[in-house]
Amino acid sequence: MAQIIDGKKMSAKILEQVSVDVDEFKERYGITPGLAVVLVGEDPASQVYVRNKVRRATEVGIRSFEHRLAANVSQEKLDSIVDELNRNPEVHGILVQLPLPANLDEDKIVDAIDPKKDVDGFHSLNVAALATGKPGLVPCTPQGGMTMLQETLGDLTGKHAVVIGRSNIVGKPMAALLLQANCTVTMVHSRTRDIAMLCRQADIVIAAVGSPKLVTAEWIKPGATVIDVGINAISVEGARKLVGDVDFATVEAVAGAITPVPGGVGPMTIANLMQNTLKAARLQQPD
Ligand SMILES: NC(=O)C1=CN([C@@H]2O[C@H](COP(=O)(O)OP(=O)(O)OC[C@H]3O[C@@H](n4cnc5c(N)ncnc54)[C@H](OP(=O)(O)O)[C@@H]3O)[C@@H](O)[C@H]2O)C=CC1
Ligand SMILES: Nc1nc(=O)c2c([nH]1)NC[C@@H]1CN(c3ccc(C(=O)N[C@@H](CCC(=O)O)C(=O)O)cc3)C=[N+]21
Repeated sequence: MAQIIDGKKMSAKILEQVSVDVDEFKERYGITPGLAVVLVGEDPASQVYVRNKVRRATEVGIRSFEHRLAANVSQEKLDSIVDELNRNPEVHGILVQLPLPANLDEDKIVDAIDPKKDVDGFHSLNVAALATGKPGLVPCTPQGGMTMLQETLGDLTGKHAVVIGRSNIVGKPMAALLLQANCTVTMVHSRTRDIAMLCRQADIVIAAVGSPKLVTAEWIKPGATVIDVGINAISVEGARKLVGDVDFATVEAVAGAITPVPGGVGPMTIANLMQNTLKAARLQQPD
């Protein structure tokens, strides 16, 4: 039976520290860190995440600004909102919830955010910083996965990590962080031949696909550590249930350690978002 890596507990510890650091920041600068969340459209899952983010922000003493826009909002309108947030000195972090409706240019919006306020770490300059090992704002979900790995395994040097999925928001930055931590990294995706064979060689498997229960016990080397990033809503006997990309029930029997869904990477993402907001607020102070 695998060790369950408790993202709820781990994220609570991070949030406690952020709360202390926010108090210190307020005392030093006389400023309250602020996070703006922009949500376009009515996607129910996105609304849940945004609500969670706002709640956590309040808990750690970060002020939040919510912008809810209709799904048919124009690119110009969205651009002008981002521009306004860039110039608002009370806003230190800006998150535009993705994906955006198809008529909007996601890359353009992300690159319109002031890189110092880019708490998602999606701006081209922050992507370049991560790729070249320079300081910058690091994407929250991959950072959450790394913390879980390091707390569970300690030093990751020499470990073989297989990352399933190559998106800009999870897979690629995850691979960059693992590489930085001296792992040997294999990236697999929808065009990869024999994913199961590659995964079976891994000491660490990161699943970031968006396909319910794709990863089964046959893919996992006994004792390996499994980080399940997937968040998939499925219907079980008419009730909505969240499952990951990993078939938890079978994989738990072979893995050495595994993250659950819910209660795994999700809460870590939100904790890191708060940490990034404070980091961004510091970056914007003169000294
Ligand atoms: N816990 C959290 O905080 C977060 C969770 N998520 C969740 O993580 C999951 C991934 O998100 P995201 O990266 O944005 O998703 P994307 O849809 O952007 O990317 C999915 C990736 O998986 C690959 N893929 C699809 N099907 C297969 C397959 N059968 N075998 C191997 N690879 C496959 C795709 O390959 P290709 O490139 O070839 O198309 C792609 O690279 C989702 O469930 C999402 O909800 C996302 C963000 C935060
Ligand atoms: N610009 C941008 N940044 C993001 O970071 C971003 C995004 N867009 N779009 C959507 C994805 C998804 N995401 C999650 C965050 C927290 C949970 C989370 O806390 N999940 C809880 C369960 C929540 C529930 O019950 O639905 C858990 O796993 O325990 C999940 C998913 C951030 N994302």
